[in-house]
Amino acid sequence: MLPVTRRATSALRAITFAASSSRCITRQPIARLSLPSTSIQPQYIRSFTSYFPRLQQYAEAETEELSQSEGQHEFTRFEELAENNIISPKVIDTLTKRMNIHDMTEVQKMTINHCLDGSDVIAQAKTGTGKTLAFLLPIVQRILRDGSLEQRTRQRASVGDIRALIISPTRELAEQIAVEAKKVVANTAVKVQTAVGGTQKSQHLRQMQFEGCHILVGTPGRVLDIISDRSTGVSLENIETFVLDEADRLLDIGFAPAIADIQSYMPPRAERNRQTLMFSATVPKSVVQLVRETLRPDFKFIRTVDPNEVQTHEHIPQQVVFGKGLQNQIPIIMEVAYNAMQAHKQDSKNTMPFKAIVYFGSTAEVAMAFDAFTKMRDPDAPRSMFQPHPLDPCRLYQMHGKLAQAQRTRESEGFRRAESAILFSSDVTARGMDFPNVSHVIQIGLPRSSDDYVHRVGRTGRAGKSGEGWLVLNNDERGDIERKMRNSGVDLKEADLVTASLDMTRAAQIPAHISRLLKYVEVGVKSVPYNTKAATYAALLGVLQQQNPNRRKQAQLDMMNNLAKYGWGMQQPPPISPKLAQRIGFGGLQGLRLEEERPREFGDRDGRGGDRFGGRDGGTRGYGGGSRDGGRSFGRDAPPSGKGVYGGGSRGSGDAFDAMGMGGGSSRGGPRGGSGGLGGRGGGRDFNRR
Ligand SMILES: Nc1ncnc2c1ncn2[C@@H]1O[C@H](COP(=O)(O)OP(=O)(O)OP(=O)(O)O)[C@@H](O)[C@H]1O
Repeated sequence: MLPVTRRATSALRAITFAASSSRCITRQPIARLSLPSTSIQPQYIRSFTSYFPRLQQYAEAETEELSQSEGQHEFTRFEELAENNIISPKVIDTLTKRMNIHDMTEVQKMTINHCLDGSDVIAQAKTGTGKTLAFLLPIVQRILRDGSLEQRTRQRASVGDIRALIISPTRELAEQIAVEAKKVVANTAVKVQTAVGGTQKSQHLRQMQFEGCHILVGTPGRVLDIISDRSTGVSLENIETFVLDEADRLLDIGFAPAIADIQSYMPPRAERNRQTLMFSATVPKSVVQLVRETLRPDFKFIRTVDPNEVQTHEHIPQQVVFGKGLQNQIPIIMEVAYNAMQAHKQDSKNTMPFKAIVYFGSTAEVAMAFDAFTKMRDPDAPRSMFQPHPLDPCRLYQMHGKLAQAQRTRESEGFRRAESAILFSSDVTARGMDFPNVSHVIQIGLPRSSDDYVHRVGRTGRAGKSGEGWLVLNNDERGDIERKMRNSGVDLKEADLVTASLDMTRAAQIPAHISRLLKYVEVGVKSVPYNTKAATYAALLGVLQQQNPNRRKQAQLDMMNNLAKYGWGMQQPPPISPKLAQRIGFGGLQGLRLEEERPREFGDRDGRGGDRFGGRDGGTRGYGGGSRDGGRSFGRDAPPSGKGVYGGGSRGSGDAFDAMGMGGGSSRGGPRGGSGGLGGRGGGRDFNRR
């Protein structure tokens, strides 16, 4: 008989109270595997104790053992779950010997027992704390308790014997959960399959029919598609566990009807007991209200994070940097990357290789930044297809919903494996994705909500590792971010970067290494096709309107036009469709160009527009252009002093990039005596797939 402690039991009462009153409490994580909650009806316990005799023992033990001293028989290691017949030794062996996972995290300690006893559970725990295993282990254990499974699976694979269905909001997350589940069941007869959009449905179905399926992991649309097609034979008649991972996101982005439809293919609960589990790092009260009807009235709301405490990890320093304009954003990313790579170079033992995810508010921005970064290189080095990328050995990837699924998979896998890399991403990777060793998360622009901020930051500092969060905003967004984060407890420290405070609209003196960074940026941005810039311009107008509804529209447009002119080197801002102008209420603003007005002189390679950076010699003066005395501003003449403008000391200064191996010599006169100039259009060689 296992004794439990008073604290464990009373804590469970608190959780039960929280669930039944919908008040968000349960302050402290309870670090022990403990009794089933007293709120479970005796009837209900009995039905489960036929499967789990130990639970009956716990129930009997409850009153008599309350006085046992604290800390006794507290399970903290997975091995103990096998030793005590709670989880199959086959599974625990895999965990400990193959996956090298031994100690349970708080959320695992707190939820495994409740999930095993059949309760409906909403679990909230910080990002990267092992929620996936927390729901996978009980699922697998429930399946394994059916001793005949192995024999039946050997005889005939079936798609009519699905015991658990796990729904996730994105394809990548579903695939990732399936990979983790396959690892966990490697030593058993349990079969895991996926059903995700964007992939060959028939191929997956054939595989499922051939191998059988006990755990199905998928996205709502594809799962519904498969189960509603009776001819597939896929059935949820035997379902025991239904999991909504990132439950709040699933409901937030309008999957609720699909999820309700999926549930309609499951037997009514009165006929067949079914457990529902919902896991996320953020569970707004509204979601608890929304899912009440889906869950049994005695569901457990388990939080290992106090709603009044910070929802991000203390070990992830989070900094906000306010840029002078939108045109400062790419230089800021570059400076963060440079600083981090330098730090790692100087102290590789104590700093991680630079591996970052950069989040943007729109697909167009992701595509544009990726394009600009892949095309960056040293303008002064001899032109050669073997010229290393300025950020070498950091590789570049992108991820957003407009990529074909095969490319999404390639990008995601490439980033996963890379030691040093940048992933430019939309919010498709913001939740649940477990890329190893991400050292930095850089968010560009105001996040939609503090929850979105928390999930994005959570891609770093996972499983106790270190990491940094960066938020890049505009100077006038201080009030907005304060308001957004007010109740999240997130502690953002303001940081200063040279590229943030730089006024890109005028000449300035700057350190040599920053000058060099800006030259790389210029080369990259210059090589981005006009159409991409125009699409990004239009998309950003919409995004900014949403993010900053209080900013004056004229100010918004002026910011955008500065970005086009000083950030992207365009002679004029690209025209937008009158329809878009009307939709966002920009009609009649000064400086707005509508599509009909497009002048012919714009023609560049695709005949659509000119480029302020001009051709080989930097056109109307760009960020540097290889001037002896340093660069030139984006559109202003160099000051008479002849001091470097965005390029001080570039001449043969042998700046830090050389030391880093981040490119050749500096501008003219540098070690390699580069010829300057980038060959205009030809300079746009795609250095992708780095
Ligand atoms: N007990 C454990 N000990 C060490 N590592 C663990 C443990 N449990 C899980 N992990 C590892 O921690 C990482 C994060 O786990 P997981 O992706 O499940 O986190 P999560 O809580 O679901 O995060 P998110 O909120 O971002 O979805 C994974 O690489 C996983 O293998």
